[in-house]
Amino acid sequence: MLKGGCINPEIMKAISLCGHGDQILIADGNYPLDAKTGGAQKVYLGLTAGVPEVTQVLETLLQNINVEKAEVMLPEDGSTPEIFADFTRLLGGMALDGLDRWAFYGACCEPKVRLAISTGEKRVFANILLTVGVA
Ligand SMILES: C[C@@H]1O[C@H](O)[C@@H](O)[C@H](O)[C@@H]1O
Repeated sequence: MLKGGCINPEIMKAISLCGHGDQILIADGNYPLDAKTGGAQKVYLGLTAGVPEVTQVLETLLQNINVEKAEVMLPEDGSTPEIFADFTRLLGGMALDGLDRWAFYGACCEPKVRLAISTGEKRVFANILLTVGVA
């Protein structure tokens, strides 16, 4: 077993093949990953409802990649999902770019989305689309 960081072989292979500008989706458990991620490699991490959380996966990926942009799905009612504060904290204060639900789905179906990870996250609107930066 790898002694540190991510130990998932599918994720480690996929992120090692990512380059500057490629994108990675980390989705909550309600996101329709099979239908709304185009040709991205799909990894289903969900074990139980709540496990793992999107923030756990984000924290792990950040041990291996730099992120230059982060896009999130915005609720129609204009509210701010609680998890956005966690995203900002983990991303060192980076501003989150908001997309409405259908624009977010469209962005996640683009060819530059190379990896899509489904989680057990129970919080709604807890999706984040990362753009890989330069190491
Ligand atoms: C309405 C939204 O649909 C998305 O696909 C989900 O990922 C969100 O959590 C929310 O339920």
